[in-house]
Amino acid sequence: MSKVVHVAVGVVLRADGRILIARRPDHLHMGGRWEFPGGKVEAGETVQQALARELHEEVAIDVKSLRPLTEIRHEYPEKTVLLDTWWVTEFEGEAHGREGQETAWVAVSELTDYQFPDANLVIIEAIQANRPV
Ligand SMILES: Nc1nc2c([nH]c(=O)n2[C@@H]2O[C@H](COP(=O)(O)OP(=O)(O)OP(=O)(O)O)[C@@H](O)[C@H]2O)c(=O)[nH]1
Ligand SMILES: [Mg+2]
Repeated sequence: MSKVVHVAVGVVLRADGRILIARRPDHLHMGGRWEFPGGKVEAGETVQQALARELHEEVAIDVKSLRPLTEIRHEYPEKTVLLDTWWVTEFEGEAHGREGQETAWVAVSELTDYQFPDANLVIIEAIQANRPV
């Protein structure tokens, strides 16, 4: 099996309890499915730096406060990912898809209505179990 891809993933929580999701562009791995915004940790970056960079690039928000949620290792047929997943509890900016992606703010109870990559089922369970108050 090839090396594990380390991915910084943000579960962005708004004051009303809704969570930000974005639709992956069709041409990418898991294209068309919904995701929590984020991306690969680059050489020389911490996971927190990668998350702040990716959320700025993808959905135009600036992270102000983070805390760990869970780490999920998942083997897809084509690659293995380590989804290093963080709550984003404070941020600035109006979220929108800077790469043309559709975005939505959804209630925790609605997350299961959307189609995510297979690895995300465990993240959604962690959200339901650990939702900060
Ligand atoms: N961002 C993100 N990636 C996820 C999630 N679930 C999941 O399996 N992945 C997988 O994690 C991998 C890396 O994420 P990515 O494609 O966002 O990486 P990136 O933003 O750096 O993209 P790039 O390579 O086009 O620069 C992809 O294979 C993707 O399918 C998720 O909820 N959010
Ligand atoms: Mg990405």
